Amino acid sequence: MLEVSGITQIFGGVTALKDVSFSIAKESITGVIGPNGAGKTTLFNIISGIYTQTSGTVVLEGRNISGLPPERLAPLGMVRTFQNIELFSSMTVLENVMVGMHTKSSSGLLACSLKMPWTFKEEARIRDNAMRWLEFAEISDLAGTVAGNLPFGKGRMLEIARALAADPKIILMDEPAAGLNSQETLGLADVIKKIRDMGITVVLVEHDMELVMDICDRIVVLNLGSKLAEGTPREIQENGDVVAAYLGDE
Ligand SMILES: Nc1ncnc2c1ncn2[C@@H]1O[C@H](COP(=O)(O)OP(=O)(O)OP(=O)(O)O)[C@@H](O)[C@H]1O
Repeated sequence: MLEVSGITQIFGGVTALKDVSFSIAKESITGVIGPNGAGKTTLFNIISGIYTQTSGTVVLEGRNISGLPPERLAPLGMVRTFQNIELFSSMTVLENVMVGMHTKSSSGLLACSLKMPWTFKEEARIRDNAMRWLEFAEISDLAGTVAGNLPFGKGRMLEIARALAADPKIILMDEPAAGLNSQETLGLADVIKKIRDMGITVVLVEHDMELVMDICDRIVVLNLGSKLAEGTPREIQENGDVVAAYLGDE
């Protein structure tokens, strides 16, 4: 599904990533973990088109996507969420998801906002679809709430619903559990597993080890810019190098 090959990233004199390679299988959940400064965010920014790597390639379903910006990746089926949630705070929860879907609507955003007659049917279809994603993310009861008034945890679920509304094949999540309480984290785990079970590939950078070990099929461990280990949660937990890298971070 996704092949990361020989990624190196140098910022000025700092080597943030050094020859990192791994592959991600379709319809799996992969966690990217590692101590602070390991290079996780840099790797995510490269895969999602925010940075262009110094060298190496990223291939999505056989297509070299290296250097493509995020807006070119979404139509190819790759979306991402951010650690700092970015919502339209004065719009309702439902409208936030609908806006994400207008990129795919045949009527276009301008015609819809002018309420042209031919757009009503399209609008109703988009609204129904958006509502389904809110139900999926378990926040449909908040559809009419202004997004800026949402509690943090619900905002995170809205960001996920909005990303899914773009109909991705693969979703990258940057620290989805950051700022969530333990109850919310359990809800998030269920939603991420449901995303995988509906055939969407999930890649997440995450510090919450309990969550990572619970939901991931595979884990890639970075340390000091290099890949330290790769395997199932059990293999990673039993890997002495990984334990040592984390202890060194304490
Ligand atoms: N834009 C940048 N310019 C210069 N150096 C950078 C830049 N972004 C990251 N770095 C450096 O690259 C290294 C990897 O940083 P990165 O943020 O990718 O790590 P991380 O694993 O995401 O860390 P954390 O868990 O703390 O978020 C660090 O040494 C960091 O200081």
